[in-house]
Amino acid sequence: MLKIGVIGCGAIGKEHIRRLMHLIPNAEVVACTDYFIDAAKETAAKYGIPNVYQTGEELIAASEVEAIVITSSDASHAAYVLEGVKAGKQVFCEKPLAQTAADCEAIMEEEVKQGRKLVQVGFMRRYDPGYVEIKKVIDSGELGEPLMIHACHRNVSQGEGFQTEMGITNVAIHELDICRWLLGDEYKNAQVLKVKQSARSTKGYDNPQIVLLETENGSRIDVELQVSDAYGYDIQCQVVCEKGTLNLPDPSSIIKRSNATCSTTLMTDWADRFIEAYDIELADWVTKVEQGEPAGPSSWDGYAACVAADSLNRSRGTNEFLKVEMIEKPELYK
Ligand SMILES: NC(=O)C1=CN([C@@H]2O[C@H](COP(=O)(O)OP(=O)(O)OC[C@H]3O[C@@H](n4cnc5c(N)ncnc54)[C@H](O)[C@@H]3O)[C@@H](O)[C@H]2O)C=CC1
Ligand SMILES: O=C1[C@@H](O)[C@H](O)[C@@H](O)[C@H](O)[C@H]1O
Repeated sequence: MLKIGVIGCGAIGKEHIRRLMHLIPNAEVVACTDYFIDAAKETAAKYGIPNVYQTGEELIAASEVEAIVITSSDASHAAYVLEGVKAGKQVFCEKPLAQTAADCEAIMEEEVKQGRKLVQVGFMRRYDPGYVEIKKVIDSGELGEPLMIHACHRNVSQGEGFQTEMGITNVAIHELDICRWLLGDEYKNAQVLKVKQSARSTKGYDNPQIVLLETENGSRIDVELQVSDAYGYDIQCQVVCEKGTLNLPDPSSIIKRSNATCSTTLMTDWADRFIEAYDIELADWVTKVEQGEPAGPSSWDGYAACVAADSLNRSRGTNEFLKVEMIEKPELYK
C-alpha cells in the first residue's frame, strides 16, 4: 500500500484524492494540505484523511508520507517537487513541472544526484486510449512517416487572473507534450501567432492564438488554442502521415433523434473528457512506484515542454520562429 500526501485540495486535487482513495486499491491518502487550510480540512473530513498539515514543506517531511502528489497552482510546483526529490520521496506533479527551464534543470540535477527517477509529470493524455492507439499506428510504420499534426484545444472558460502566456504554459502545454510523444521527436523551432480575435473574448488576454512548431525531423505542428468562450471542451488531433491520416476519436455520446434533429452532447471540462486517462495514469504511477520507479512522463518531459513553452511566449509579437534550445539529455532519462 503506497501512503500518499497531497498538496493542493482544489479541483483536480479532490479528483485525484477520490481516485486514490476509492479506485486504486494499492493507494491510500494519509495526509493533505492546502494554502487555504479550510480546504484541506474539509477534504480530509470528506475522505477520511488522518493528517492535515499547515504547509507543503511539513507534509513532504512527514514520516508517514511515502510519496507526494502535487496539485497546487502552477507557480508552486517547482519548489515542492525539488523539496520532495531532496527528501528522496516519489513525486507525482500535475503539469506544468515548473515555470522556467532553470527550475526544471534544478529538479533534474537533484534527481540525477539521487540516482533514480523520482518524478512523474501529470501529462495524462499519454494514457488516453485514443492517443495511445494513434501512437501505436505511427510506431508500427504502417502509414509511413508522420508529416504534420493539426490540433485544437478549446476551453469554455478560464478562472480569474488568466493571462495570455498561460494559454501556452497552462493550456497548450498538453499539446507540447503529446505531439513530441506521438512523433518521438524534439522541437527545433516555435512561434505563436495572435490571429483575428473573438469579439466574445473581452477579458484582456489573447484568444484565440495559433501555436506553430517544427521538429528536429522536419514535421510541422499547428495548434488552434481557444482558451475561453468556445462552445464546449473540445480536443482535436489529426496526424497526417505519408500514407494516411489518424484522427483522435471524440468521446462516445448517445445520438439523440428528436424534433427532426439528430444530436450528440459535447463535454464542457477536462475532468470528464479525460476521466479514463487520469484513472489509468494514477493507477500506473502507484503500481510502478511500488515496483521501484515511475514509467510515465519524466522530469525531462516536463523540461522539454517548458522550454518549448518559453520559446513560444518569447516569440509573441516578433513575427519570428524562435529556436527551442535544450541541454543534453542526462543518462537517467535515456
Ligand atoms: N492534467 C490536467 O488535465 C489538469 C491539470 N491541472 C493542474 O493542476 C493544478 C491545480 O489545478 P486546479 O485544481 O484546477 O486549481 P484550483 O485553483 O482549483 O486548486 C489549486 C489549489 O491549490 C492551492 N494552492 C495554491 N498554491 C498553493 C501552495 N503554494 N501550497 C499549497 N496549496 C496551494 C489552492 O488554494 C487551491 O485549493 C494546476 O497546476 C493545473 O495546471 C488542473 C486541471 C487539469
Ligand atoms: O490542464 C488543464 C487545465 O489546467 C487547463 O486550464 C485546461 O485548459 C486544460 O484543458 C486542462 O487539461
